[in-house]
Amino acid sequence: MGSTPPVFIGAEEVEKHLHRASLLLPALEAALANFSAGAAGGVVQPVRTVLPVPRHGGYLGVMPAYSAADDALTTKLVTFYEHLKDSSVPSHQATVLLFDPSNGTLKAVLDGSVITAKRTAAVSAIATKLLMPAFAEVLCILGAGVQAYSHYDIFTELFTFKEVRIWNRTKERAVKFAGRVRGPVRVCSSAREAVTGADVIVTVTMATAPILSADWVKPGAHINAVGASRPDWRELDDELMKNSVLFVDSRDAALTESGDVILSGAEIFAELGEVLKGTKPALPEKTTVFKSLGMAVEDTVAAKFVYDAWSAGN
Ligand SMILES: NC(=O)C1=CN([C@@H]2O[C@H](COP(=O)(O)OP(=O)(O)OC[C@H]3O[C@@H](n4cnc5c(N)ncnc54)[C@H](O)[C@@H]3O)[C@@H](O)[C@H]2O)C=CC1
Ligand SMILES: O=C(O)C1=NCCCC1
Repeated sequence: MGSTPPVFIGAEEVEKHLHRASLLLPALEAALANFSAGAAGGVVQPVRTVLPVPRHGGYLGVMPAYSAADDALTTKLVTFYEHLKDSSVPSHQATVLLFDPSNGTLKAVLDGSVITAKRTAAVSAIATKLLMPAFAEVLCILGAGVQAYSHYDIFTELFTFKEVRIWNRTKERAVKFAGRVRGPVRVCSSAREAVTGADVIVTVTMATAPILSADWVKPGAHINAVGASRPDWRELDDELMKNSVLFVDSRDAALTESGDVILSGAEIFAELGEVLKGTKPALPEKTTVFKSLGMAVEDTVAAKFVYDAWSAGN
């Protein structure tokens, strides 16, 4: 009598069960609040291990987490590469392993790329709901890769912007983006043009030096800073980091991994989970930055969501 082998849930199946990132909002809000509650919240999650692959300009991230509220145990393995020669290979690839927490049996191996795209955008949407100015009309996305699409989808589902703008380092990719998404998007020739007057800004690039300058940002705007996840990588300049109210997903991670936080010396005001719990205010009237690095527990609740939906249909 052998044990049941783990199931494999590929990208198409994950997409089918997680067709809208907004399906994750309740589980992610709870996970962020539980994470920021410390031991009482029941989230066990170390800062991820990131192993450099120097010869190839790549990184392997190992992201384990247990959530007592969900009784779910996972680890994500994610690779990300800076300068891939073959453009058909995505810069980020991920797999999530889901275990039975009662005995350690591996239950499922899930594609992690769709989960990563959707849970990251959903967390940015949670931050935006709390931190954006009252009458936000213009959304600006800097970067036109995988995360740009997932952010566009959930932001246009949840909020009503009068205008969406995109800028990318290579304009063709921005033009392609504007042609592929459902609503109208203005393609901008410079980051400055895209950002000027925007109420909500999303930075989703592989930049290693600042692409967003404080001078261009409208006072009171909200910025979701999603890229620059290495301690020496930047997306935002020092002035913007230091003159905004800074929110993070995890203080420990931000002080270990975020070049924007570490190198600017900006002070962290709160974790997003503290705002969700009501122990820190949101301050939407100020210029706010949510520095997102991505947390393993976000993958845990997303993988559980997909696995439960998959199990119900099988
Ligand atoms: N905070 C989080 O939870 C997560 C953050 N990320 C980060 O989000 C960012 C975007 O990820 P994806 O969309 O998957 O990547 P992608 O490779 O699909 O897209 C990256 C975009 O950045 C642009 N780009 C590349 N180098 C650049 C540079 N030096 N300056 C300006 N633009 C540049 C590319 O043209 C492309 O449009 C990455 O930094 C990634 O590490 C990704 C997953 C989760
Ligand atoms: O949370 C994640 O997943 C990632 N965050 C930063 C870059 C690699 C993937």
